[in-house]
Amino acid sequence: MDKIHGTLGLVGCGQLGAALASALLRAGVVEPGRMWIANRSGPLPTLADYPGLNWTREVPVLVEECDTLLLALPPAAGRKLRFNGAGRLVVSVMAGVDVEALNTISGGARVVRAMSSPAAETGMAYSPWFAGAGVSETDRAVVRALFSACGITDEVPEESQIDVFTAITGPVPGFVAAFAASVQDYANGQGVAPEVARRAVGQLFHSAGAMLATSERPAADFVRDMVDYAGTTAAGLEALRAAGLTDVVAQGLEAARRRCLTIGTPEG
Ligand SMILES: NC(=O)C1=CN([C@@H]2O[C@H](COP(=O)(O)OP(=O)(O)OC[C@H]3O[C@@H](n4cnc5c(N)ncnc54)[C@H](OP(=O)(O)O)[C@@H]3O)[C@@H](O)[C@H]2O)C=CC1
Ligand SMILES: O=C(O)[C@@H]1CCC=N1
Repeated sequence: MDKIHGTLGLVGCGQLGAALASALLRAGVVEPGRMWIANRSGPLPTLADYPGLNWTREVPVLVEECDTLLLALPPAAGRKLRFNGAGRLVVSVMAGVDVEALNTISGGARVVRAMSSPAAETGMAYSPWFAGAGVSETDRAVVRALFSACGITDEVPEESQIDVFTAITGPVPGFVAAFAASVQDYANGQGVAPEVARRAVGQLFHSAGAMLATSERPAADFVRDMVDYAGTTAAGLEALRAAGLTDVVAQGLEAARRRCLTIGTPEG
């Protein structure tokens, strides 16, 4: 795992920030003594295994000490932040806070707008990122090192794709949990005990996720295989297609993507 050799400052250490911090420290991407975390409530017990970690309640202190800043605040708090980030790399995982807003927040920094997820905790996040103007190849290597410790990462060519991935891969278990709940509800409706349904559906998504994550094949190929097999599953898949599953899923994801366009603005 590539290390970063400068100092790293994380602003916000909640659901996502704490997962990122755990991933980065556990992977040794940054030495604890070269990492700062700023929040308002002080050190997290879950990071007590890293005594060298620096904590502050003052964002300006962190900005002064750190070459690279990682912003993991709620959009409503993050968009109000202001600091002189000249000469620094600022990476944000805040939903809906765009590059233009990041430039305003960080006054002269080189900015990267990214997305990740709490699955970073187990190294299973998907972290896309978009580089703003002036981001160097050295900066890109830092961003790749950070997000490679959290899972899979890609630089995307258009900033608008960060909104798409905020909708799709930001929430974990996210929309997949909604589908899993529907499957559990169906099982319960068929007389299966809730705890049994929970275990069974958890194993289903665990196994299906592993298959999809380790295959080069698109998910549609797996669907076609089952339809071509013409067994019991084919009947169910045909019923889902006829009921408009694809359109329903697209409607949900589009609603989340469109919320990205407002959540980071002053109107929120
Ligand atoms: N949760 C998720 O699944 C995902 C979240 N995100 C994005 O990550 C960002 C953080 O979300 P999430 O971790 O869920 O939020 P949380 O509410 O769980 O955590 C927010 C963190 O920010 C700190 N904080 C809040 N206000 C300030 C402030 N003014 N100054 C310093 N620290 C502050 C909080 O700690 P304290 O109160 O101690 O200051 C806390 O550590 C958001 O922009 C969100 O869109 C992206 C993908 C997934
Ligand atoms: O739901 C949210 O706002 C955050 C951002 C993406 C996932 N969770």
